[in-house]
Amino acid sequence: MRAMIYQGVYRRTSSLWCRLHSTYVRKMRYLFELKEDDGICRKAQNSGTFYLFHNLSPFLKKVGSKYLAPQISVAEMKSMLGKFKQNEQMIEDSVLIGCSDECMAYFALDLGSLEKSVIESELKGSFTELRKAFFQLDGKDAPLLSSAQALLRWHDTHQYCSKTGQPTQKNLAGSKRVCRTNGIIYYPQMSPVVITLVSDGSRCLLARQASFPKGMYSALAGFCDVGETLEETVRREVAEEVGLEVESLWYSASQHWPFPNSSLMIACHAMVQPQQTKISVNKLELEAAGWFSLEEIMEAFGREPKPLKQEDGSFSLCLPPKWAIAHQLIQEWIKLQASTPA
Ligand SMILES: NC(=O)C1=CN([C@@H]2O[C@H](COP(=O)(O)OP(=O)(O)OC[C@H]3O[C@@H](n4cnc5c(N)ncnc54)[C@H](OP(=O)(O)O)[C@@H]3O)[C@@H](O)[C@H]2O)C=CC1
Ligand SMILES: [Mg+2]
Repeated sequence: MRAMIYQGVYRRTSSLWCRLHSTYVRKMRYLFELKEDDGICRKAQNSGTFYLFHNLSPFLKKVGSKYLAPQISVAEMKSMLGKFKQNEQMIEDSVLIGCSDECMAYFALDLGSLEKSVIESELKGSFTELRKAFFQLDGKDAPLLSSAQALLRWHDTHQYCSKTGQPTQKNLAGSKRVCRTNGIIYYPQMSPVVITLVSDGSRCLLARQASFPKGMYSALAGFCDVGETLEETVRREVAEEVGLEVESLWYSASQHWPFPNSSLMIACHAMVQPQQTKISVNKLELEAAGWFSLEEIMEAFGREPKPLKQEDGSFSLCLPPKWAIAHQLIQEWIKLQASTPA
Protein backbone atom coordinates (compact mmCIF):
# COMPACT_ATOMS: atom_id res chain seq x y z
CA MET A 1 0.00 0.00 0.00
CA ARG A 2 2.77 2.38 1.00
CA ALA A 3 4.46 1.77 -2.37
CA MET A 4 1.18 2.36 -4.30
CA ILE A 5 0.58 5.72 -2.62
CA TYR A 6 4.19 6.54 -3.20
CA GLN A 7 3.95 5.67 -6.91
CA GLY A 8 0.83 7.83 -7.34
CA VAL A 9 2.59 10.78 -5.81
CA TYR A 10 5.61 10.00 -7.95
CA ARG A 11 3.53 10.05 -11.18
CA ARG A 12 1.71 13.32 -10.34
CA THR A 13 4.87 15.15 -9.44
CA SER A 14 7.38 13.42 -11.67
CA SER A 15 8.78 16.59 -13.23
CA LEU A 16 9.20 18.19 -9.82
CA TRP A 17 10.60 14.87 -8.59
CA CYS A 18 13.17 14.83 -11.40
CA ARG A 19 14.24 18.35 -10.56
CA LEU A 20 14.48 17.62 -6.86
CA HIS A 21 16.32 14.33 -6.90
CA SER A 22 19.56 13.14 -8.37
CA THR A 23 19.63 10.20 -10.79
CA TYR A 24 21.08 8.07 -8.01
CA VAL A 25 18.29 8.88 -5.55
CA ARG A 26 15.62 8.23 -8.21
CA LYS A 27 17.16 4.85 -9.01
CA MET A 28 17.35 3.82 -5.37
CA ARG A 29 13.73 4.89 -4.70
CA TYR A 30 12.57 3.01 -7.80
CA LEU A 31 14.39 -0.18 -6.78
CA PHE A 32 12.88 0.15 -3.31
CA GLU A 33 9.40 0.29 -4.88
CA LEU A 34 10.08 -2.80 -6.97
CA LYS A 35 11.12 -4.75 -3.88
CA GLU A 36 8.07 -3.59 -1.92
CA ASP A 37 5.35 -4.05 -4.51
CA ASP A 38 4.89 -7.21 -6.62
CA GLY A 39 2.46 -5.41 -8.99
CA ILE A 40 4.97 -2.72 -9.91
CA CYS A 41 7.71 -5.33 -10.18
CA ARG A 42 5.60 -7.45 -12.56
CA LYS A 43 5.20 -4.41 -14.86
CA ALA A 44 8.95 -3.79 -14.68
CA GLN A 45 9.60 -7.41 -15.70
CA ASN A 46 7.58 -6.76 -18.84
CA SER A 47 9.77 -3.88 -19.92
CA GLY A 48 13.08 -4.82 -18.32
CA THR A 49 16.11 -6.71 -19.52
CA PHE A 50 17.48 -10.08 -18.38
CA TYR A 51 20.86 -11.52 -17.55
CA LEU A 52 20.68 -15.27 -18.04
CA PHE A 53 22.27 -18.06 -16.03
CA HIS A 54 22.30 -21.84 -16.40
CA ASN A 55 22.88 -23.67 -13.13
CA LEU A 56 24.52 -20.47 -11.84
CA SER A 57 26.86 -20.01 -14.84
CA PRO A 58 26.21 -16.63 -16.52
CA PHE A 59 25.44 -16.34 -20.23
CA LEU A 60 28.39 -14.50 -21.81
CA LYS A 61 29.75 -13.51 -25.19
CA LYS A 62 33.49 -13.48 -25.74
CA VAL A 63 34.84 -10.51 -27.68
CA GLY A 64 38.64 -10.84 -28.09
CA SER A 65 40.00 -11.59 -24.60
CA LYS A 66 37.03 -9.94 -22.84
CA TYR A 67 33.73 -11.42 -21.73
CA LEU A 68 30.53 -9.38 -22.08
CA ALA A 69 27.23 -10.15 -20.37
CA PRO A 70 24.44 -9.47 -22.90
CA GLN A 71 21.13 -8.08 -21.69
CA ILE A 72 18.25 -10.03 -23.20
CA SER A 73 15.05 -8.08 -23.91
CA VAL A 74 11.70 -9.35 -22.68
CA ALA A 75 10.62 -9.93 -26.30
CA GLU A 76 13.66 -12.19 -26.88
CA MET A 77 12.92 -13.97 -23.61
CA LYS A 78 9.32 -14.66 -24.57
CA SER A 79 10.27 -15.84 -28.05
CA MET A 80 12.88 -18.21 -26.60
CA LEU A 81 10.53 -19.59 -23.96
CA GLY A 82 7.97 -20.14 -26.74
CA LYS A 83 10.50 -22.21 -28.68
CA PHE A 84 10.95 -24.38 -25.58
CA LYS A 85 7.15 -24.58 -25.16
CA GLN A 86 7.57 -22.98 -21.73
CA ASN A 87 5.01 -20.76 -20.06
CA GLU A 88 5.94 -17.06 -20.13
CA GLN A 89 5.29 -17.06 -16.40
CA MET A 90 8.77 -18.51 -15.98
CA ILE A 91 9.93 -14.89 -16.27
CA GLU A 92 8.53 -14.38 -12.76
CA ASP A 93 11.22 -16.71 -11.40
CA SER A 94 13.75 -13.95 -12.12
CA VAL A 95 15.30 -11.76 -9.44
CA LEU A 96 15.83 -8.00 -9.51
CA ILE A 97 19.49 -7.00 -9.67
CA GLY A 98 19.47 -3.28 -10.56
CA CYS A 99 18.25 -0.66 -13.00
CA SER A 100 19.57 1.80 -15.59
CA ASP A 101 19.74 5.59 -15.07
CA GLU A 102 16.41 5.72 -16.91
CA CYS A 103 14.89 3.27 -14.39
CA MET A 104 14.74 0.28 -16.70
CA ALA A 105 14.96 -2.71 -14.40
CA TYR A 106 17.56 -5.48 -14.76
CA PHE A 107 16.69 -9.04 -13.75
CA ALA A 108 18.61 -12.31 -13.56
CA LEU A 109 17.01 -15.63 -14.45
CA ASP A 110 18.42 -19.14 -14.16
CA LEU A 111 17.31 -21.35 -17.05
CA GLY A 112 18.87 -24.50 -15.57
CA SER A 113 15.75 -26.53 -16.37
CA LEU A 114 16.16 -25.93 -20.14
CA GLU A 115 18.63 -27.48 -22.60
CA LYS A 116 21.81 -25.41 -22.35
CA SER A 117 23.17 -25.95 -25.88
CA VAL A 118 19.87 -24.89 -27.48
CA ILE A 119 19.85 -21.56 -25.64
CA GLU A 120 23.52 -21.05 -26.47
CA SER A 121 23.00 -21.49 -30.20
CA GLU A 122 19.78 -19.46 -30.13
CA LEU A 123 21.44 -16.48 -28.40
CA LYS A 124 24.95 -16.98 -29.86
CA GLY A 125 27.02 -17.09 -26.70
CA SER A 126 27.82 -19.55 -23.95
CA PHE A 127 27.13 -20.19 -20.28
CA THR A 128 30.54 -19.78 -18.68
CA GLU A 129 31.56 -20.57 -15.14
CA LEU A 130 31.73 -17.25 -13.26
CA ARG A 131 35.13 -18.08 -11.73
CA LYS A 132 36.57 -18.50 -15.24
CA ALA A 133 35.15 -15.25 -16.62
CA PHE A 134 35.22 -13.02 -13.54
CA PHE A 135 38.53 -11.31 -14.16
CA GLN A 136 37.90 -10.73 -17.87
CA LEU A 137 34.46 -9.21 -17.44
CA ASP A 138 33.66 -5.67 -18.50
CA GLY A 139 33.78 -3.10 -15.60
CA LYS A 140 30.13 -2.95 -14.55
CA ASP A 141 29.34 -6.58 -15.39
CA ALA A 142 31.57 -8.23 -12.76
CA PRO A 143 29.81 -6.80 -9.67
CA LEU A 144 26.37 -7.16 -11.28
CA LEU A 145 26.87 -10.84 -12.17
CA SER A 146 28.52 -11.53 -8.85
CA SER A 147 25.50 -10.28 -6.88
CA ALA A 148 23.07 -11.86 -9.36
CA GLN A 149 24.70 -15.28 -8.95
CA ALA A 150 24.70 -14.92 -5.15
CA LEU A 151 20.99 -14.06 -5.13
CA LEU A 152 20.08 -16.91 -7.49
CA ARG A 153 22.11 -19.36 -5.41
CA TRP A 154 20.44 -18.18 -2.21
CA HIS A 155 16.95 -18.72 -3.68
CA ASP A 156 17.94 -22.13 -5.00
CA THR A 157 19.12 -23.27 -1.57
CA HIS A 158 16.30 -21.70 0.50
CA GLN A 159 13.24 -23.27 -1.09
CA TYR A 160 11.98 -24.61 2.24
CA CYS A 161 11.34 -23.11 5.66
CA SER A 162 13.91 -24.46 8.12
CA LYS A 163 11.30 -24.31 10.92
CA THR A 164 8.20 -25.89 9.29
CA GLY A 165 9.75 -27.74 6.35
CA GLN A 166 7.10 -26.15 4.08
CA PRO A 167 7.98 -24.52 0.72
CA THR A 168 8.84 -20.79 0.89
CA GLN A 169 7.67 -18.29 -1.74
CA LYS A 170 9.83 -15.51 -3.12
CA ASN A 171 8.45 -12.00 -3.56
CA LEU A 172 8.59 -10.99 -7.22
CA ALA A 173 11.80 -8.97 -6.92
CA GLY A 174 13.48 -11.83 -5.06
CA SER A 175 14.53 -9.66 -2.12
CA LYS A 176 13.02 -12.15 0.37
CA ARG A 177 11.20 -15.49 0.78
CA VAL A 178 8.21 -16.10 3.01
CA CYS A 179 6.90 -19.24 4.70
CA ARG A 180 3.13 -18.90 4.35
CA THR A 181 2.53 -21.41 7.17
CA ASN A 182 4.03 -19.36 9.96
CA GLY A 183 4.89 -16.03 8.29
CA ILE A 184 8.65 -16.31 8.78
CA ILE A 185 10.48 -14.04 6.34
CA TYR A 186 13.91 -15.10 5.08
CA TYR A 187 16.29 -12.51 3.64
CA PRO A 188 19.30 -13.26 1.39
CA GLN A 189 22.41 -13.90 3.45
CA MET A 190 26.09 -13.29 3.00
CA SER A 191 29.06 -14.05 5.22
CA PRO A 192 31.23 -11.21 6.47
CA VAL A 193 34.92 -11.80 5.78
CA VAL A 194 37.87 -9.59 6.72
CA ILE A 195 40.81 -9.33 4.37
CA THR A 196 43.83 -7.68 5.95
CA LEU A 197 47.10 -6.40 4.55
CA VAL A 198 49.59 -6.55 7.41
CA SER A 199 52.61 -4.24 7.29
CA ASP A 200 55.65 -3.80 9.54
CA GLY A 201 56.26 -0.29 8.24
CA SER A 202 58.52 -1.22 5.32
CA ARG A 203 57.29 -4.66 4.15
CA CYS A 204 53.87 -6.20 3.65
CA LEU A 205 52.79 -9.70 4.53
CA LEU A 206 51.23 -11.89 1.86
CA ALA A 207 50.14 -15.52 2.00
CA ARG A 208 48.88 -18.27 -0.27
CA GLN A 209 46.46 -21.15 0.09
CA ALA A 210 47.23 -24.39 -1.76
CA SER A 211 44.18 -23.75 -3.99
CA PHE A 212 45.54 -20.41 -5.33
CA PRO A 213 47.06 -20.28 -8.85
CA LYS A 214 50.80 -21.06 -8.78
CA GLY A 215 52.87 -18.16 -7.47
CA MET A 216 49.86 -16.13 -6.36
CA TYR A 217 49.97 -14.50 -2.94
CA SER A 218 47.28 -12.34 -1.39
CA ALA A 219 46.35 -10.59 1.85
CA LEU A 220 45.17 -12.68 4.84
CA ALA A 221 41.45 -13.45 4.83
CA GLY A 222 39.04 -15.06 7.25
CA PHE A 223 35.34 -15.38 8.06
CA CYS A 224 33.93 -13.40 11.02
CA ASP A 225 32.78 -15.57 13.91
CA VAL A 226 29.34 -14.89 15.40
CA GLY A 227 29.54 -12.10 17.96
CA GLU A 228 32.90 -10.75 16.80
CA THR A 229 33.62 -7.16 15.83
CA LEU A 230 35.63 -6.61 12.63
CA GLU A 231 38.59 -5.53 14.76
CA GLU A 232 38.44 -8.78 16.73
CA THR A 233 38.28 -10.84 13.53
CA VAL A 234 41.33 -9.07 12.08
CA ARG A 235 43.35 -9.66 15.27
CA ARG A 236 42.23 -13.32 15.57
CA GLU A 237 42.84 -14.22 11.90
CA VAL A 238 46.32 -12.66 11.87
CA ALA A 239 47.19 -14.52 15.10
CA GLU A 240 45.66 -17.81 13.86
CA GLU A 241 47.17 -17.82 10.38
CA VAL A 242 50.66 -16.31 10.84
CA GLY A 243 51.14 -16.06 14.64
CA LEU A 244 51.50 -12.27 14.81
CA GLU A 245 49.85 -9.71 17.07
CA VAL A 246 48.26 -6.71 15.36
CA GLU A 247 49.11 -3.37 16.96
CA SER A 248 46.77 -1.07 15.01
CA LEU A 249 44.35 -1.39 12.11
CA TRP A 250 42.12 0.71 9.91
CA TYR A 251 39.32 0.11 7.42
CA SER A 252 39.87 0.63 3.70
CA ALA A 253 36.90 -0.55 1.59
CA SER A 254 34.56 -3.48 0.97
CA GLN A 255 33.53 -5.72 -1.91
CA HIS A 256 31.01 -8.45 -2.55
CA TRP A 257 32.85 -11.69 -3.30
CA PRO A 258 30.92 -14.54 -4.95
CA PHE A 259 33.40 -17.41 -4.26
CA PRO A 260 32.80 -20.01 -2.86
CA ASN A 261 29.51 -18.48 -1.66
CA SER A 262 28.34 -14.98 -1.04
CA SER A 263 30.78 -13.03 1.15
CA LEU A 264 31.12 -9.38 2.05
CA MET A 265 34.87 -8.80 1.99
CA ILE A 266 35.81 -6.03 4.43
CA ALA A 267 39.30 -4.81 3.65
CA CYS A 268 41.62 -3.45 6.34
CA HIS A 269 45.22 -2.45 6.79
CA ALA A 270 47.02 -3.56 9.95
CA MET A 271 50.38 -2.82 11.53
CA VAL A 272 52.60 -5.03 13.63
CA GLN A 273 55.61 -3.91 15.67
CA PRO A 274 58.76 -3.89 13.47
CA GLN A 275 60.54 -5.94 16.20
CA GLN A 276 57.83 -8.65 16.24
CA THR A 277 57.66 -9.92 12.68
CA LYS A 278 58.65 -13.57 12.93
CA ILE A 279 55.97 -15.54 11.09
CA SER A 280 54.72 -18.95 12.17
CA VAL A 281 52.52 -20.26 9.34
CA ASN A 282 49.41 -22.24 10.27
CA LYS A 283 49.75 -25.08 7.76
CA LEU A 284 46.11 -26.12 8.21
CA GLU A 285 45.06 -22.79 6.67
CA LEU A 286 47.95 -21.65 4.48
CA GLU A 287 50.55 -23.16 2.21
CA ALA A 288 53.03 -20.31 2.72
CA ALA A 289 53.34 -16.73 3.94
CA GLY A 290 56.11 -14.17 3.76
CA TRP A 291 57.18 -10.55 4.01
CA PHE A 292 57.61 -8.70 0.72
CA SER A 293 59.52 -5.47 0.09
CA LEU A 294 58.20 -2.55 -1.96
CA GLU A 295 60.66 -3.48 -4.75
CA GLU A 296 59.36 -7.07 -4.91
CA ILE A 297 55.77 -5.85 -5.03
CA MET A 298 56.49 -3.25 -7.74
CA GLU A 299 58.33 -5.87 -9.78
CA ALA A 300 55.34 -8.25 -9.53
CA PHE A 301 52.92 -5.54 -10.63
CA GLY A 302 55.23 -4.80 -13.56
CA ARG A 303 54.83 -8.38 -14.86
CA GLU A 304 51.87 -10.00 -16.60
CA PRO A 305 49.37 -10.98 -13.86
CA LYS A 306 49.73 -14.72 -14.48
CA PRO A 307 51.93 -17.54 -13.09
CA LEU A 308 55.48 -17.46 -14.46
CA LYS A 309 57.77 -20.48 -13.97
CA GLN A 310 61.37 -19.59 -13.17
CA GLU A 311 64.54 -21.49 -14.03
CA ASP A 312 64.70 -23.17 -10.59
CA GLY A 313 61.15 -24.51 -11.06
CA SER A 314 59.55 -22.10 -8.60
CA PHE A 315 56.97 -19.52 -9.66
CA SER A 316 57.52 -15.76 -9.56
CA LEU A 317 55.30 -13.67 -7.27
CA CYS A 318 51.91 -13.05 -8.81
CA LEU A 319 49.43 -10.62 -7.18
CA PRO A 320 45.60 -10.62 -7.14
CA PRO A 321 43.95 -9.16 -10.25
CA LYS A 322 42.63 -5.64 -10.19
CA TRP A 323 39.01 -6.61 -9.46
CA ALA A 324 39.97 -8.28 -6.15
CA ILE A 325 39.93 -5.96 -3.19
CA ALA A 326 43.31 -7.40 -2.11
CA HIS A 327 44.76 -5.68 -5.20
CA GLN A 328 43.40 -2.35 -3.98
CA LEU A 329 44.87 -2.91 -0.49
CA ILE A 330 48.31 -3.56 -2.00
CA GLN A 331 48.06 -0.46 -4.22
CA GLU A 332 47.14 1.64 -1.16
CA TRP A 333 50.09 0.20 0.73
CA ILE A 334 52.42 1.20 -2.14
CA LYS A 335 51.11 4.79 -2.00
CA LEU A 336 51.59 4.82 1.76
CA GLN A 337 55.22 3.74 1.36
CA ALA A 338 55.82 6.57 -1.09
CA SER A 339 54.33 9.13 1.32
CA THR A 340 56.08 7.81 4.44
CA PRO A 341 59.62 9.07 5.09
CA ALA A 342 62.16 6.19 5.22
N1 LIG B 1 40.04 -11.43 -2.76
C1 LIG B 1 41.11 -12.10 -2.36
O1 LIG B 1 42.23 -11.76 -2.69
C2 LIG B 1 40.93 -13.23 -1.44
C3 LIG B 1 39.67 -13.66 -1.10
N2 LIG B 1 39.51 -14.67 -0.23
C4 LIG B 1 38.14 -15.08 0.12
O2 LIG B 1 37.96 -14.84 1.51
C5 LIG B 1 37.09 -15.80 2.07
C6 LIG B 1 37.62 -16.36 3.37
O3 LIG B 1 38.96 -16.74 3.26
P1 LIG B 1 39.51 -18.06 3.94
O4 LIG B 1 40.96 -17.84 4.14
O5 LIG B 1 39.08 -19.22 3.12
O6 LIG B 1 38.74 -18.09 5.36
P2 LIG B 1 39.20 -18.66 6.81
O7 LIG B 1 40.61 -18.25 7.06
O8 LIG B 1 38.17 -18.25 7.78
O9 LIG B 1 39.25 -20.22 6.65
C7 LIG B 1 38.32 -20.94 5.88
C8 LIG B 1 37.67 -21.99 6.71
O10 LIG B 1 36.79 -21.40 7.65
C9 LIG B 1 35.64 -22.20 7.84
N3 LIG B 1 34.46 -21.32 7.75
C10 LIG B 1 33.97 -20.60 8.79
N4 LIG B 1 32.91 -19.88 8.42
C11 LIG B 1 32.69 -20.13 7.14
C12 LIG B 1 31.71 -19.68 6.20
N5 LIG B 1 30.75 -18.80 6.52
N6 LIG B 1 31.80 -20.13 4.95
C13 LIG B 1 32.78 -21.00 4.59
N7 LIG B 1 33.72 -21.46 5.44
C14 LIG B 1 33.68 -21.04 6.70
C15 LIG B 1 35.74 -23.31 6.80
O11 LIG B 1 36.22 -24.45 7.49
P3 LIG B 1 35.64 -25.90 7.25
O12 LIG B 1 35.35 -26.02 5.76
O13 LIG B 1 36.74 -26.78 7.73
O14 LIG B 1 34.42 -25.97 8.07
C16 LIG B 1 36.82 -22.87 5.85
O15 LIG B 1 37.61 -23.92 5.33
C17 LIG B 1 36.86 -16.83 0.98
O16 LIG B 1 35.58 -16.56 0.43
C18 LIG B 1 37.91 -16.56 -0.07
O17 LIG B 1 37.42 -16.83 -1.36
C19 LIG B 1 40.57 -15.28 0.36
C20 LIG B 1 41.85 -14.87 0.07
C21 LIG B 1 42.15 -13.83 -0.88
MG1 LIG C 1 42.15 -17.55 5.77
